[in-house]
Amino acid sequence: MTTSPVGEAAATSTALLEVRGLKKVYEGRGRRIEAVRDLTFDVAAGELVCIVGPSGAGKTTLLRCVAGLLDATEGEVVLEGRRVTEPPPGMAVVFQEYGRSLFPWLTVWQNVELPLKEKGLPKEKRRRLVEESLEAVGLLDAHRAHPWQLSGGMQQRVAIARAIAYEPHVLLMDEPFAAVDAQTRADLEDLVRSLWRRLGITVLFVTHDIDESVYLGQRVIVLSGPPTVVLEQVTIDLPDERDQLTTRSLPRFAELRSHVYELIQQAKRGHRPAGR
Ligand SMILES: Nc1ncnc2c1ncn2[C@@H]1O[C@H](COP(=O)(O)OP(=O)(O)OP(=O)(O)O)[C@@H](O)[C@H]1O
Repeated sequence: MTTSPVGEAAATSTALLEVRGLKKVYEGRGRRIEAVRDLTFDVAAGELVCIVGPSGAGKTTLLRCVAGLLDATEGEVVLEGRRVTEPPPGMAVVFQEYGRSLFPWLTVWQNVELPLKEKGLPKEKRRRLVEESLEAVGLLDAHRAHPWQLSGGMQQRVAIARAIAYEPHVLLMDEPFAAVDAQTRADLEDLVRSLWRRLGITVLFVTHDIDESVYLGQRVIVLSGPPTVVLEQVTIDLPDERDQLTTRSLPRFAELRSHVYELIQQAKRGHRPAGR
């Protein structure tokens, strides 16, 4: 393990996802909120990047722009060389509100299968993908249940299964575990890391939990307070093989956690990069 000082990440060379000068201003009823001022960063193919920032820093706004669900006021998002102007086919999103994202009248199986039908996949391929993804999240046995018959953690697993069954190149996650208990959260964190390692997908994960960002990420992008810019990008040089007990008790984990914590404190105090 490296003992280098905590430092800024170098720019990635083979970007799958590029966010360039992204600005978002909400306007309406005489109010003007500059949620995001100027965000620029890259995510390489196969990378797992976490975004943290103080409350109201525009994390959800950023993710919705990246997902093509919201138009930027200025700047652009480029995925695999194409400018994102609507939800791109190679992207899947998991939101915090799993209760609202699953259809209560459909079974677990049907919920996972629905986007695959919309994608126009043949029946046999749909069956294989649904089965594999439910197996991966440990819910194959519950495939006949309806979402309301499941615990919050299980519902979130269904949402994750639905996202990976879609075979996305990029998986966006917006505080996906904020509403589950600590033990379930730890299990779901490990699930995301194991799926990421096994499937080779690119993951952009928004959280306000500093420990979670350091435990999960290869890199943590820390946002300033509003109007938002990137405060710092921190390389998480922890071993790839991570587990809740060992990794979280490493001295390096504590160093990185303290560093990100300090950055968030600075962000809350209004600190910004020079000249921004
Ligand atoms: N649809 C909207 N219309 C007007 N203002 C909005 C809208 N959505 C978000 N905002 C404002 O934009 C700013 C950033 O909000 P956003 O939800 O993106 O931040 P966040 O970092 O995800 O917050 P949190 O960590 O509290 O979830 C806030 O001031 C919020 O009130």
